[in-house]
Amino acid sequence: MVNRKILSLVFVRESTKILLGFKKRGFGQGRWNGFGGKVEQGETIEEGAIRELQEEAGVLSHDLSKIGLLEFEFVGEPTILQVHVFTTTSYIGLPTESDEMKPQWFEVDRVPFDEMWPDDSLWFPLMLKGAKFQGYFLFHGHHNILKYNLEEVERFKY
Ligand SMILES: CNc1ncnc2c1ncn2[C@@H]1O[C@H](COP(=O)(O)OP(=O)(O)OP(=O)(O)O)[C@@H](O)[C@H]1O
Repeated sequence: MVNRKILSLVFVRESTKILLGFKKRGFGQGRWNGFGGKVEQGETIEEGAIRELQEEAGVLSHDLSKIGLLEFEFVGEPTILQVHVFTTTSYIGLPTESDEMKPQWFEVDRVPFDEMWPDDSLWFPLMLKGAKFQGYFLFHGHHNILKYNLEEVERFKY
């Protein structure tokens, strides 16, 4: 039986910069990524995204835009991760290190893809040009993408 885990992923943008966090523990440890995590019972996906951004980066935004829907399957694992990607340019608070993440601003042409999930280098260009996108990635372990598809969309299927 396949089951789906719903996760959020939030990127804060400011002119030519993007805020990433270095994951200090847990899933994706040792990699730069946006802020996010599991959606909890009783909250919408967007509420989960707002909460995780606040918990992990110390930044509060009520103005998220949904820009991506990504599904990840790992060979031999029954759970598909369904990641809802959001961006925002309006927020309050200064990015602050948490137990889980160390935030840092990067110029958009200096994103450290070799220290990120390998799928990121595929869909970041779509995000950075302002497109909406949808994709599926099949991983072997946490380093190899065996196959994927990725497309720009006008709207999401959910
Ligand atoms: C496989 N390719 C991937 N590429 C890019 N990003 C990925 C990803 N797979 C997961 N992600 C993101 O990684 C975070 C994990 O979050 P994760 O630590 O599991 O969640 P949460 O903070 O709720 O967990 P704990 O409370 O510590 O258990 C979460 O933002 C999720 O969207």
